[in-house]
Amino acid sequence: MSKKTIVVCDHIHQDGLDILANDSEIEFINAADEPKDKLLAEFIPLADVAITRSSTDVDDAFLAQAKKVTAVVRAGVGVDNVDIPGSSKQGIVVMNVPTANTIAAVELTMTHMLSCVRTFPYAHNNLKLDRVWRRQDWYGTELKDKKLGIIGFGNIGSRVGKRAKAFEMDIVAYDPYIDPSKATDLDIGYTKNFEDILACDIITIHTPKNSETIGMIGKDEIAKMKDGVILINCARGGLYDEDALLEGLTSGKIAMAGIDVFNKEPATDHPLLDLDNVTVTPHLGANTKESQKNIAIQAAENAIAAAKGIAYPNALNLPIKENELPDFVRPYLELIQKIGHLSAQITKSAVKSIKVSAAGPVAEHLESMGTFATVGVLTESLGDQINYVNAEFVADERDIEITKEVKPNNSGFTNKVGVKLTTAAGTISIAGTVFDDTEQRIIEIDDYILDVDPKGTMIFFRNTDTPGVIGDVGRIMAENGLNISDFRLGRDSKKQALAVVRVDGQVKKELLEQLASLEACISVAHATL
Ligand SMILES: NC(=O)C1=CN([C@@H]2O[C@H](COP(=O)(O)OP(=O)(O)OC[C@H]3O[C@@H](n4cnc5c(N)ncnc54)[C@H](O)[C@@H]3O)[C@@H](O)[C@H]2O)C=CC1
Ligand SMILES: O=C(O)CCC(=O)C(=O)O
Repeated sequence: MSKKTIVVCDHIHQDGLDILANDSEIEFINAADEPKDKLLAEFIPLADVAITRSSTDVDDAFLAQAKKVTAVVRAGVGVDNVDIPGSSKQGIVVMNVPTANTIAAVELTMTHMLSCVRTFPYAHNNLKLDRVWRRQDWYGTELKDKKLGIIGFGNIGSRVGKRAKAFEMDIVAYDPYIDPSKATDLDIGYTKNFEDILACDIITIHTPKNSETIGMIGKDEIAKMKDGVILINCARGGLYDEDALLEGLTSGKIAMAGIDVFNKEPATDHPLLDLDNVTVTPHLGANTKESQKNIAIQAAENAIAAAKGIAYPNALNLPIKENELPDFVRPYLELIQKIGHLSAQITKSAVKSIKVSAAGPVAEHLESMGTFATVGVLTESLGDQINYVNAEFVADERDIEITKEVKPNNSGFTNKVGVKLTTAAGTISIAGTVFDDTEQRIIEIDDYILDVDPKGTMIFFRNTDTPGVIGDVGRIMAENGLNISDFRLGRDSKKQALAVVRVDGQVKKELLEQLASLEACISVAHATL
């Protein structure tokens, strides 16, 4: 097998680089020191997997060069600089490393908070750079008893809360997407009313950057805040509207701001840097040795797993979250993909629509069923180009309608899944179930009730139900030197029958022609899974 290439686009810890260098099945290129135009022009086209940090945007320019790329590993949490829909269209799995830098970001937030209340960098510079000893100039305030508002109470926000508790602060969390007990169990207040946050002495934000959170704190919100409020942002530039922040800091409405992140980075020319009531750092939230080491190791291991096609840990655009999938569902996903693939092979014609159905508890996973069935159907025409990430995008581009339906569970089976495929040549419906947790079976093809193990090479022979047909089919197989390993028969009420014949060898065109020439034959097709 040829080696897979992993390109490291930004600086990561040496331990991660060592893991990549020591894997004999991986070709590894460290392009972290290359200028971005050279990275895109020369290295990204070689990559099977790319490791990025916040300095490399996965945007149109990146994706245009990422012809071979199957996965991008963002060595950090925030993926606001990764075009996830664009990546999905190209079949690129986007993964992040969600918790390895949590503590680093939490501690930097506390650093900014403490630095703001004690104007720490200004006192420090006054003594160190100006050699001035004027204790009367540097009176700060205390965190104790101050009201802290935390926007976004996830990994980082909640841990900031815990640390702020140790400083005896009075804390309130705003995060509509969590169970309030996540805050109240820590003896931290929880509010659904954003105004409660605006009434705080210190506000810190820890949400992702997205259309809902950009500019979440703007001019109007700042106007409602206490005079002398302190704002901290160690999440993403732009969550606080930067013009409004600037205005508030200049007018004195905002006493201090602790800022690690900017709308546009690097930000060496930003007007915030001219003010003397800000503490600033150049996006250092993740910059501790511990965090960088952990992130690099996890990013390298995950990139290798993805390059080898073994696993996609923390994938953000896959239809299923591996760790959340109940065991009983996996064989159904596999089965519905096989059913999709079978349907496309039997009909062998331009696909118009894919209708996916499920009955029983498995129907809770209908969305994933739809993706797996679509992969199965499109694999017939697109082979390796189709995967779980791009399947529905590709179907949409080809005007293939995908519908999903939960059916009443009246089949007698605990679960039943099915695909109705409509093509230019007609329609086929195939349904299946799983016995004993693992045994996949096709139980219906159109109106025929069957019991077929969907594997190997199969011939689907539909005929008028007259005597001698099975004998003729057997004879033709024997004449063509094909061994029959399984033979299943279904009959319908219209005096027609369907035989599904599993054979050991390859099905040749001549054999199919001979079967088609039998008088009783209505149709013949073959498929291999
Ligand atoms: N400065 C730096 O170097 C670093 C910055 N970050 C940033 O911090 C952010 C948060 O990281 P984590 O806590 O690990 O993520 P997380 O996913 O654990 O937490 C984010 C929280 O924000 C909440 N949220 C989402 N939309 C919201 C809204 N409209 N209002 C209120 N809450 C909302 C979510 O429910 C979630 O609980 C990341 O998205 C990343 O952008 C993360 C690590 C380092
Ligand atoms: O080190 C980085 O790339 C920035 C870390 C960060 O902002 C994140 O993980 O979201």
